[in-house]
Amino acid sequence: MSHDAMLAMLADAIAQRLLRPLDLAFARFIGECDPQAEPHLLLMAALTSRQLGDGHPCLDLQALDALAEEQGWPNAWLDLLDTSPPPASRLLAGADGLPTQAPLVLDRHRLYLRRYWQYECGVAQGIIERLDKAPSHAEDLSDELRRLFPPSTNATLDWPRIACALAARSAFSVITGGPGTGKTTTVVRLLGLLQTLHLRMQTAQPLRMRLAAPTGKAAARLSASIAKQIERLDVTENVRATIPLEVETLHRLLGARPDSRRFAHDRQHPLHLDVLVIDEASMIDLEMMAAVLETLPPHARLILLGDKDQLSSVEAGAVLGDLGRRAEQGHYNPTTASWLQTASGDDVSAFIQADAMPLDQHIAMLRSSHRFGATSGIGRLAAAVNTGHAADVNALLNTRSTDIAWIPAGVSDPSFASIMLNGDADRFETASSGDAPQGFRFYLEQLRQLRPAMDASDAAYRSWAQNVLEAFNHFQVLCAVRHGPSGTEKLNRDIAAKLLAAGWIETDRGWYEGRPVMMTRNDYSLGLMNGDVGIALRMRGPDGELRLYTVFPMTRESLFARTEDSDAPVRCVLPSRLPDVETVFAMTVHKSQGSEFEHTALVLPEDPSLILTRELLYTGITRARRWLSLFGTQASIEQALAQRTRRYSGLAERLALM
Ligand SMILES: Nc1ncnc2c1ncn2[C@@H]1O[C@H](COP(=O)(O)OP(=O)(O)OP(=O)(O)O)[C@@H](O)[C@H]1O
Repeated sequence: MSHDAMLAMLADAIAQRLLRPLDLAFARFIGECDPQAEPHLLLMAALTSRQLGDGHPCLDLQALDALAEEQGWPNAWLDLLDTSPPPASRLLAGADGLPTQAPLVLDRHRLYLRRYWQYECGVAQGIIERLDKAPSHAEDLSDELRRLFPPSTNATLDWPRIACALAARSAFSVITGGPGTGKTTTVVRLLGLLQTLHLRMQTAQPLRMRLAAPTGKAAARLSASIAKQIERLDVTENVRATIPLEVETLHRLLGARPDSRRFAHDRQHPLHLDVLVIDEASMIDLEMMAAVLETLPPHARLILLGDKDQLSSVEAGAVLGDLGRRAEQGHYNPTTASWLQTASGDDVSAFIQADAMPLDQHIAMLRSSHRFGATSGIGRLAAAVNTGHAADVNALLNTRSTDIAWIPAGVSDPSFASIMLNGDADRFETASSGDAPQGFRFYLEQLRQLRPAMDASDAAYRSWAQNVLEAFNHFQVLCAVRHGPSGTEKLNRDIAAKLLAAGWIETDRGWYEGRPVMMTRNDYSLGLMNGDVGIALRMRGPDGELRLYTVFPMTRESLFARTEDSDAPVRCVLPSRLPDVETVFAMTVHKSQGSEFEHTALVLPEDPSLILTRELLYTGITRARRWLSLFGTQASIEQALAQRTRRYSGLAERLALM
């Protein structure tokens, strides 16, 4: 087969949506650089590029059959790939990365674009270097650990204390756990412990500690949660004052620059810090993690917090998932177990495994949720989904409960309208607390009822806007998909039409008061990040006139943009300055990562979809703090339970081998 014939075949595949134009362009580039290259190297190049679109940093040559099935490849591709190993070419480097100019790298059975191979090697190297740093002595930590985590009468292991001890032991650690399992509480105590011990040494300079999260929303949530925890922390005022309250986005931390992939900080310009905590680490993709590790000074500690069972990052890689694969069983070695016994008094001998690896010694999983008590339907449903037990999931959904309503007919059921508008408390067993789930009427009512008088002060308008934004957070519709009858695009149109018909909004086209919008890209000049949510409200302009602005919560990012009064609780942007937003009565589960809502309506597609996986269902369910309305047929739920999100990556193997 000639290059031209191969490229023509790949061009056909674009029409069938099997490849992206970008993938073909890369194959063509390979062909142009090496006219002697075997044609099937062009196919491999296109497929390696295509994998990135599905979140896989590499083309796993041992998983071709599974990929072919998932991605619907024609048999001819498999025949070409199966029969021949990757052909030698000066464009294909080996596992040593040589020749350095080659754009493709074959490392064991994985084919990478060089850039992603470098990211993966960089992440593995950065982590391994930190594992080797001299561990703290157990005796040094013991008193502080016992003070910060007083012994409980409960016979079960104190996982937060174990996690804190392991994180204090070395320069790299992962604390994973579901919602409300105490990750923030643990890390605040950890920061208190590290600083207390540090300040006891003669070097009186306090540790420089910084906190970050992948999105503005996640950063704001962690900020609020840290503030509460610090108040209760049992440390000296000196120490308390050094624990940061501000959480910044990773982009801001690294010094993102508009229109550039490069950050202001890199290996030559490292971050000035001693301890870095990153929350919602499941959302960090491989490229971002490589950038973080590259910019960390060699002595600095890195602590990752997150839920390993959530959906992976939108971009390629599944770093937290790869790191946390073995967390459930602990996989500690006898040295760690004995170290923990001395440091924290915890006996993890039941979690010793013969195949323990160095990385396992740095990972702890928190196991009991303080948010969802033992009787919480949402907590139990999330756990059952995680294990994939369809019978348990069915039993929970079929039992009337205080916090879950299941609507098996999906969004075509008339109840969608009443749940979306009012929350429909009758669908839930009445809880003793007496308060009830809300729908969109709640924030629209606040918008109307609390609206300040025409001549009210700017401060009154801003405080009203803040209330409306907070009220909007009570309820959110989440969809698995964007397109189709149960996708965000249609539901956003339907919901707006219903709110218009019910008289809650003045139009459902263009900009109208009450329109909730989400940023679809980062805008550094405005200090608004992809995923930030604002609401259009009539606010007072600088000339004193009332006009429609989009109001966003004030975040640390907005302060950097320095466009407004930094003490204001909200910031106002003219809609004309926001070309990249979409209406967000309904958002995808992917976009909802890092956010939580009191009441979540989770909508599953009726038709089989590859997107519908166990991780997606789990992530959607756990966005609900108190009430979950689940719209989905039994078949769609079972499909989600049966399908796993799989990311082909060499990171776990690389960490095990290094
Ligand atoms: N050991 C504990 N005993 C009782 N309550 C606790 C304990 N640890 C944490 N909590 C409470 O449980 C709630 C959740 O804790 P925390 O915010 O630390 O969890 P998280 O895992 O960070 O949650 P999120 O899923 O929101 O990230 C908080 O209100 C916290 O005060």
